[in-house]
Amino acid sequence: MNTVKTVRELRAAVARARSEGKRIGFVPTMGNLHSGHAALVAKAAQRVDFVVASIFVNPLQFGAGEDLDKYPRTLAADQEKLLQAGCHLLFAPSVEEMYPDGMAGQTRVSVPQLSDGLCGASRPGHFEGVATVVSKLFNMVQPDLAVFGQKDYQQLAVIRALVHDLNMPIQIIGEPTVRAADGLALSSRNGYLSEEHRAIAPVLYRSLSQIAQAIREGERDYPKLLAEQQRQLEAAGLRQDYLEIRQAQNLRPATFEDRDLVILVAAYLGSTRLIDNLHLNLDAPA
Ligand SMILES: Nc1ncnc2c1ncn2[C@@H]1O[C@H](COP(=O)(O)OP(=O)(O)OP(=O)(O)O)[C@@H](O)[C@H]1O
Ligand SMILES: CC(C)(CO)[C@@H](O)C(=O)[O-]
Ligand code: BAL
Repeated sequence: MNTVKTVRELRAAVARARSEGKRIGFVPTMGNLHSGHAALVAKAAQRVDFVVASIFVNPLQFGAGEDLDKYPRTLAADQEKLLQAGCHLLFAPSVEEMYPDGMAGQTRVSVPQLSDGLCGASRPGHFEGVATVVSKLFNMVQPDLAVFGQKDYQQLAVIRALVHDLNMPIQIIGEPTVRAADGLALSSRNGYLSEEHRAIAPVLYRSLSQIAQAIREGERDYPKLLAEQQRQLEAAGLRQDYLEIRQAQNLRPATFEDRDLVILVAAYLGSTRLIDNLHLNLDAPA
C-alpha cells in the first residue's frame, strides 16, 4: 500500500488504476483507526478492485473549544491496519494541501435541513465542514463508490443528500456500526475515556436497545420512553446532549404511525462527547 500526501500524486495513482480498468472505492477517515474503519475498507475491497482511504483531521468541521488539537494522530499504526484490511492507497494530506488558500475564503457546501438539529444543533457549522471536505475529497479521488459508517447516522444522511443534490456519480454505502463486546460503538474518541468512564459508556447502547424493545412491544408514548432513559443516562453519570426518535429515511421527527425509525443519542462522559444510534424498522423481521 502506498501513502501519498499531495493531490497530484493521488490523481496520478488513481489514473493508473483506472487505466488498468479498475473500479475505485473510497473510505474517508480522520485516522486513529479501529475495527470499525477496517470494516469499511473490507466492504470497499469486496466491491471494487482499488481501494483508496484518506486520513485527514479536517479543521473546518471542528468548532471552537472542540478537540481538533488533541485528536489522536497515529499514522504508522493506521497504515498497518489499512494494509491488513485491503487498502491499496492512502491519501494523508496536510491542512495546507487541502486548503492551500486558507479556510476563510473556501467555497462551502451546505446541506440545509438535514444538517440542522441533532449533532448540527450542538456543533454549529460541523456538517458544512464535513460536506465541504467530503465534496473536495470526492472530486480529488472521483471514486465509483464510497463507504461510510452508520455510527455517524446524520453524517451519512448529509452525504447521501449532497451526492444526490449535486449529481455526483458516486454510490454511497452505509456500513453497520462495529461494537465492542459490551455494546459500546467503537470510536476514536473512546480513547479519551478513563477506565471508570469506559465502564459506564455501554449504557448508551443499552438505553437505545431498551427504547427499541419497548417500541417493538407496542409502546408509543415516546416522550415518556425518552424521559425514562434520559433519567437512566443521567443516573449512570452521562450528561445528555440529545436523545431522539426520528424517521430513519429523512431524520424528521417520528410520529406514532411511523414504522421505519432511528433512535439517536449524543451524551457527554466527562468532557468526551459520544454518539450512537439504533435503526428500528418495525416492518422488518426482528
Ligand atoms: N464503530 C464503527 N463502525 C463502523 N463505522 C465506523 C465506526 N466508527 C466510525 N466509523 C466510520 O468511520 C468513518 C470515519 O470516521 P472517524 O474517522 O471520524 O472515526 P470515529 O471513530 O467515528 O471517530 P470519532 O470518535 O472522531 O467520531 C466514518 O464513516 C464513520 O462513520
Ligand atoms: C467523513 C469525514 C472523514 C470527513 O472529515 C469525518 O467526518 C469522519 O471521519 O466521519
Ligand atoms: N466522526 C465524525 C467526525 C467528527 O466527529 O468530527
